[in-house]
Parts: sequence; structure tokens; C-alpha cells
Amino acid sequence: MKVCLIQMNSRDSLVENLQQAENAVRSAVADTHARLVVLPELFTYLGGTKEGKREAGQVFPESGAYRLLQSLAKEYGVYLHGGSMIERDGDRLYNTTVVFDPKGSEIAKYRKIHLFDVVAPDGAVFRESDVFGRGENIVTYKVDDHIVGCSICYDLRFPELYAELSKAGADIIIAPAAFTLMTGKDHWEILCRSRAMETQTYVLATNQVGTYSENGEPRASYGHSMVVDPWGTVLARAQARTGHIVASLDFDYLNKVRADIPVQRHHVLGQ
Ligand SMILES: NC(=O)CCC(=O)C(=O)O
Repeated sequence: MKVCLIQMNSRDSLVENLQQAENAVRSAVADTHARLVVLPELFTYLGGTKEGKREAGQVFPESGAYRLLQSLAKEYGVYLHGGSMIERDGDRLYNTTVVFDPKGSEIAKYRKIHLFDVVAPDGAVFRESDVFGRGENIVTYKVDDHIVGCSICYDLRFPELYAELSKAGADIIIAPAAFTLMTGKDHWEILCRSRAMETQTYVLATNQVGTYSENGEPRASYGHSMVVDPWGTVLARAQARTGHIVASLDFDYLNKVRADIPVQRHHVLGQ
């Protein structure tokens, strides 16, 4: 199965971000003919202000970002994993992934479980829970015969979520992200490779890249989106610029890794 990860530089303009995403999906599909295409976290609106986030909130299924992804999935006949967008449900906002199948039908919706409430060592303050409600459900869906598990960005730091997705049968786990430059340079690759090795799955980690601002403060995302195989090897890696990467997933190889080191059968604690 061919997969394509799109690395974007989203900012605080919904209109410009949707144009950027549409152009990126069109050129990625034309270039790679991938079966599964993945966008990054908050591709519709990143940073900005609390009011801006509320205005950019998308009501499902009628709002623009939802319709755009639906029509692109159908036009190209691909599975489109919509990174995440700001979802508005009544008064509440969520950081939400929506996934469409090649007919343009919604097949999964995942709300980010672990919200990024952190003061980074460089003093940058992130308080996602000031804006977003927390998701409560573990979500998987199927691409052809393969189960795909959903996570978003900070979720990468919580191996118990990945263990649950693995128990649910995931062969692929997807992590759209807006991982910070500051933390990403030290942690991103190690986290992606660790989660892939522990779960013996393909991890598709699609990051934002470049600068934006949040409440007037400068922010930067790390880039370096990557596809990691179940052995922990990086199959494809983006640099620190917008664009896309492609990789072919080999499920015979996945089965071999699981047969060689059968960790899923050897858990004795907490399973
Ligand atoms: N958007 C996020 O969840 C950021 C997570 C992050 O940068 C980290 O270091 O963790």
C-alpha cells in the first residue's frame, strides 16, 4: 500500500490554509498515486487567537473543510486522513480528525485525547484545554484489509493509547502533528520510532513545518514528517520545508517482524 504524507505550514487564515491543503493534496496524488493520503494536525487553522479558532470551527458535515476533503477523496478515489481540524459541536470545540474513503464517505472521526497543556523549557506556554474539549474514544478504521489507528500529536507521548490501538488490531497508526521545533529536535524521531517498535505497526507521522504566531507570540513547528516501519526503520523522511513524502507499506514484512519478535504474545503486565 502506497501512503503519502503532506507537510504544511498552516497559519491563522482558514481560507489560505484550505487553498494550501487543496493544492497540496492535488499535487501529492498526481505525483505519488498513493492509496492513503495524510494531512497534518490543525491544517485548517494553526495559532491565531481564541476568537479566531472559534470562527474557524467547522460544523460537520456542512462546513467548508469537511466538504473539501470529502470531494477530494471522491475525485481522486483515495482514502484521505484529514490530519485534524477545529470541529465546532454546539458550544464546544475539539481538535478532530475526519477520514474519508474513496467514495467520499466519512469512515472515522477521532477527537484528540491528550491535550497539550505545557510550558516548554523555552518559556512558550501551550494551553490546548483552554480552547478544546478532550476526546474520550479510541478510534480505528479500515483501509482495504488493514486496521488503521488514530492519534494526534501530543498523543505520541502516551504509549498506553498506542497499546490500545495495537490491541484493537492496528497495522498502521497515524499521528498528524504540529510538534514544536523546540521539543521536536530532541523527541520527535525517538517517539515515532519507539511507538512503531513497541506496537510493531507502521507509524505515519505528518507534521506541520515553519513559523506561525499564537496570541501574538512566535511559534515554530519542527517538520521532518516520517514513515516508520514496524522494525523502527525510517522509510521516508521530510526535511524542514513544505511538500510531501511517499512510502510503500509491506504487510508481509510486518508479519515477519511480529513472528520474529512476538512481543504481542509475551505481554504479562497490564494486558
Ligand atoms: N500540538 C501538540 O500536541 C504539540 C506536541 C508537542 O510539541 C510535544 O512536544 O509533545
